[in-house]
Amino acid sequence: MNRQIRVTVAGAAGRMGQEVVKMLAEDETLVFTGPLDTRVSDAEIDQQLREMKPDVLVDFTTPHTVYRHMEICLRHNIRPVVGTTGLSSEQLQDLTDRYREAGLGAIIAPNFAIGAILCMKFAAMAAKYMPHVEIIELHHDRKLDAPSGTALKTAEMITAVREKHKQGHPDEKETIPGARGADFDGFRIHSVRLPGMVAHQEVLFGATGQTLSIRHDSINRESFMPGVNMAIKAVMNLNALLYGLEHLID
Ligand SMILES: NC(=O)C1=CN([C@@H]2O[C@H](COP(=O)(O)OP(=O)(O)OC[C@H]3O[C@@H](n4cnc5c(N)ncnc54)[C@H](OP(=O)(O)O)[C@@H]3O)[C@@H](O)[C@H]2O)C=CC1
Ligand SMILES: O=C(O)C1=N[C@H](C(=O)O)C[C@H](O)C1
Repeated sequence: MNRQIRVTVAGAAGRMGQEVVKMLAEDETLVFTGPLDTRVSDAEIDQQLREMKPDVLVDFTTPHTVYRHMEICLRHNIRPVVGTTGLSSEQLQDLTDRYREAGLGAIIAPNFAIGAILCMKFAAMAAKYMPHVEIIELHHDRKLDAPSGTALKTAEMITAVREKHKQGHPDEKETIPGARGADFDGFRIHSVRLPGMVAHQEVLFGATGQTLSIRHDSINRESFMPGVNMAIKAVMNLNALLYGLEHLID
């Protein structure tokens, strides 16, 4: 048997972190070395990592902490698997460059659920033929970032193939600011936050006399675990940062 992969988790007590710890316990090829707490001095972080000797850090924390966690990984030669959303495009570019220079594997995936990846891919397929599109993402009301990382990634994939144009009436006027949602390259993203929701997204297309809706629903957080498991194993064979799980399933 190959050597087991040693995994530490930042955010282990959170909604996603708890699921990750359960998933690690169920896979005998993975070892949970313990949680990583970064709300301490650099010396104490270094001490935790020296003791745990992880190969991989799984990060489900907050948009405010994840960039620093990826820097810690670079310093310690640990491969990050990041689900935390809310990194800016500048931060993402900077990390991509630094991981490439270091020759270190890393995965940042805005969504680990296979259905969400398919939703993004189907939306990009449709946008080529139906360029009038709006994204509605719906999440629980504890979510910090808006729009969701999934909606942003979907919008990027749509933009890569969609004939660029500004949608809606040219003289459109919002009587309440924000009524039309956020503008992304000429089309709109709408964010709903409600208790009772987990993670949902609908991509709506319109054309003369017809509409198309592509919808994905994560009804619990177990839905993300096969993707996290796959990413932990895949990151061991990478030597640069990969953004989006779709690159692993083609
Ligand atoms: N890519 C994907 O498939 C998915 C991504 N997500 C993303 O994952 C992230 C986490 O989501 P969720 O689990 O719901 O959030 P939670 O708020 O439930 O969990 C976040 C956890 O991070 C902890 N934390 C915050 N700062 C630190 C730190 N410096 N060191 C260690 N732990 C820290 C928090 O601790 P405390 O409570 O003590 O503050 C908390 O336990 C979000 O960005 C969300 O968007 C969520 C679902 C799927
Ligand atoms: O905060 C969440 O819950 C989720 N965040 C990710 C995102 O921002 O897209 C993934 C999933 O939608 C759940």
